[in-house]
Amino acid sequence: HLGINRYALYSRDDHSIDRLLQDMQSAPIISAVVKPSGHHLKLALKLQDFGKAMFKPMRQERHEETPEDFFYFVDFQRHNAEIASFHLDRVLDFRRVPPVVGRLINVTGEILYTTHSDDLRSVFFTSPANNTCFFAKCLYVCKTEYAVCGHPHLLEGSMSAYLPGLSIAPRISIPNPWIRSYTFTGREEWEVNPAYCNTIKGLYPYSSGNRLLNIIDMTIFDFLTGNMDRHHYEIFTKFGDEGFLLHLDNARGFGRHSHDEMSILAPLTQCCIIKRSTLLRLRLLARPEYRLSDVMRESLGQDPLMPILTEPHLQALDRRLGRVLKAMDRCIKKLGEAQVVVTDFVASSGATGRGTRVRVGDIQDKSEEREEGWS
Ligand SMILES: Nc1ncnc2c1ncn2[C@@H]1O[C@H](COP(=O)(O)OP(=O)(O)OP(=O)(O)O)[C@@H](O)[C@H]1O
Ligand SMILES: [Mn+2]
Repeated sequence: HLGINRYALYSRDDHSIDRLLQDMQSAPIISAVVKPSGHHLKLALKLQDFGKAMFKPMRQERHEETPEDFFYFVDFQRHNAEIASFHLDRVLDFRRVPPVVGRLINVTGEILYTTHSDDLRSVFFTSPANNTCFFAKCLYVCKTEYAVCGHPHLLEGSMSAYLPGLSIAPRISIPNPWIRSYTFTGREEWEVNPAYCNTIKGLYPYSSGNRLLNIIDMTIFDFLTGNMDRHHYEIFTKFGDEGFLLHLDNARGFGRHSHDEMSILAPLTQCCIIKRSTLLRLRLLARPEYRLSDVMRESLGQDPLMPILTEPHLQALDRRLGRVLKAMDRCIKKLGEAQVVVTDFVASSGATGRGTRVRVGDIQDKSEEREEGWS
């Protein structure tokens, strides 16, 4: 936590990350609670050294593709997508995803017998096949919720290192300007207005500094994984408007390897700007000796639950990277490199006099959220 700065969650040569991954996958679990937020069953686990991790259970086999008639907002959460996204984020040199590792958990011995939470204990049951299962009492949209089961006790999942508590490091959650309509028929302005980026560029906090460039980084990251569910992003308030964007919640990536969802790239194709450092990194990862799929295969090979991604998903990364670079080429051809490729900190363009699109009411101050108690 002490290594977090305004640019990233950890530094490139931080040796404690490997230790952290190792601890999260092997340290004894001393307590568990259901993390109350949201649609999906996830647990907050406390480890013997008082470290905390968020556990997302396996919901989908690695070889399964999301059915093409599924809307993104009813798609499964994938524990392997959380793991692969951490590795991809690190390979891209962003370092904006908290470290994630896979872990095989004995739900009986490590959760049922360790939890001090009656709520959690009360939702355990034995299935007809004699597997130990549990479900969550969810807050809303309960039809997407169902039980997860061990085989008969063991369950795969992802362990995501906890960020510092909200009282020490407050964060706010901000709606993505390219948010999707979470209805069957709705259309958002960015989908119908090709000049949408000009509007955004005029509005605080996208009108100055590197916030828009950070959004573009997030866009590229999400396009590579195929994640259409980036409705909000979070930032630490400590670093002000120039702080990096946290890439939390990547569980809806890697759903379909056979499809590239070009609409995810809209911020990039509409704004035609990119950080120089990002573009250089992407070009490096397109070279045969540093091919993205090869680097990812090697990186993911370190995870105890390997293979994390099937070969078709790794190949899709190369194909999508090619598509990002092609889109950049088109932008450069149209507008010239000087306008498209930006050094990482753009000079402030000054006050615009226009109001903000992000209304204060939309911004959820995370520090007001109840911190999960361990008492
Ligand atoms: N590693 C982490 N450490 C601390 N808090 C986290 C971490 N990852 C996520 N969170 C917080 O928990 C919330 C829920 O996590 P996440 O979005 O991954 O799960 P979800 O099942 O999609 O839940 P929701 O429906 O609430 O979005 C996030 O909005 C974020 O504020
Ligand atoms: Mn979420």
